[in-house]
Amino acid sequence: MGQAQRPRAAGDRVRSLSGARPSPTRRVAQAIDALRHGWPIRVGDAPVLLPIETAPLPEARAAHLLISAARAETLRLTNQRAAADGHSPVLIRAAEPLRVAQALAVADPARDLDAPLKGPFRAEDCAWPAEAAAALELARVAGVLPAFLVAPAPEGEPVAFAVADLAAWSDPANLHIATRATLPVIVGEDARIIAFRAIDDMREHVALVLGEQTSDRAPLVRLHSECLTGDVFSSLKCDCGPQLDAALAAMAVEAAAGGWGLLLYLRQEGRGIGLINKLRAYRLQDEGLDTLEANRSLGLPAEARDFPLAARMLDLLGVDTIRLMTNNPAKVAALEAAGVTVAERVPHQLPANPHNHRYLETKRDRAGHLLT
Ligand SMILES: Nc1nc2c(ncn2[C@@H]2O[C@H](COP(=O)(O)OP(=O)(O)OP(=O)(O)O)[C@@H](O)[C@H]2O)c(=O)[nH]1
Ligand SMILES: [Zn+2]
Repeated sequence: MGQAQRPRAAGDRVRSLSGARPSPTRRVAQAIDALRHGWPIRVGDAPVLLPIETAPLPEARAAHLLISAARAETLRLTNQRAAADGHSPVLIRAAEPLRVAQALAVADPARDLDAPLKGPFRAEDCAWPAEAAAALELARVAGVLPAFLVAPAPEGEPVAFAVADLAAWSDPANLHIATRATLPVIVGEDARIIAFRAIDDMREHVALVLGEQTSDRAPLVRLHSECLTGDVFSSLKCDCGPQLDAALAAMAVEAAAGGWGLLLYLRQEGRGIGLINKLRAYRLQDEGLDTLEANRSLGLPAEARDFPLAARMLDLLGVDTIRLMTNNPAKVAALEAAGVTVAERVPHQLPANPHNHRYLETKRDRAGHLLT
């Protein structure tokens, strides 16, 4: 591998025009923005990376591509052992430099059927695994395909961040309450809504409270992850819509009985892979993959939600013990690991329909959900 592939000594040479150093969270926000625009990024001292999905530079070329092990496995470009951890980065070397349009066939499984790969390709060890993993993680956060041209020509003007910046950006302590208001809703006319903001993160999470908040009674809580298709269009492909309605109804019953209910609406669409990647996963499901295989084929984790963020919301609301409506033991474990006491798991199973039948079976059989 050439000199450009090797990281130089760790160091952070990021400077803004004024000469001041941007904060770690700001560097990550700018890098997320860059991926959405298709601008290149530089992680630490690793080579410049150009996001293949969004790159507006059709002339850019590179002989190396960065993808995840899961995607490489789907393309049969790596062995089973390397792919065991789907998150780990894999460098792919093409026989000759590829243009963005050619690289898209590697990045996007929707093209698996109609665009033959311009091989041969070879999987190579990556000399900068932490930087590569951070880039893949950032692509997931930005909601773009986790695939990059490595050291593209032309290089463009990369936006720089450091590996450690990601932890600073996702620190739950960045979250604070932005405002509160009353919000009469069908299940409770005296409901209240509380909105949260996080430093250098555009996602606005909210909490809905039904009933009087008391410290002597653990609230009935639902963590609802955003699902545009289920929440707005009542999609039959998942169980999100009915679960949301049933959670609000149960909270109202709780409030009427002198208790209180709390719904956290988390802006972590598609279990954290974003709307467009979730819809790509749906397209793969149309072709026969299940919900977990589809994420893997995209090179994305099956589960990428940030539950410490939900724990922080509870903390900001003064809640340390909850009764949680869920069928997912991993949610309970994640909240407990983040310091929340889950006094009770309240089952939250809704009737299946012909369209979400297989989805629910996959959750039960492959993701450990407590469904009958
Ligand atoms: N990536 C992906 N996300 C999906 C799919 N179907 C639904 N989702 C997302 O899954 C999330 C909903 O999961 P939840 O119902 O909150 O949680 P859960 O893990 O199923 O556990 P419960 O609390 O038992 O419902 C939402 O963000 C949906 O957008 C899918 O096929 N692929
Ligand atoms: Zn859904």
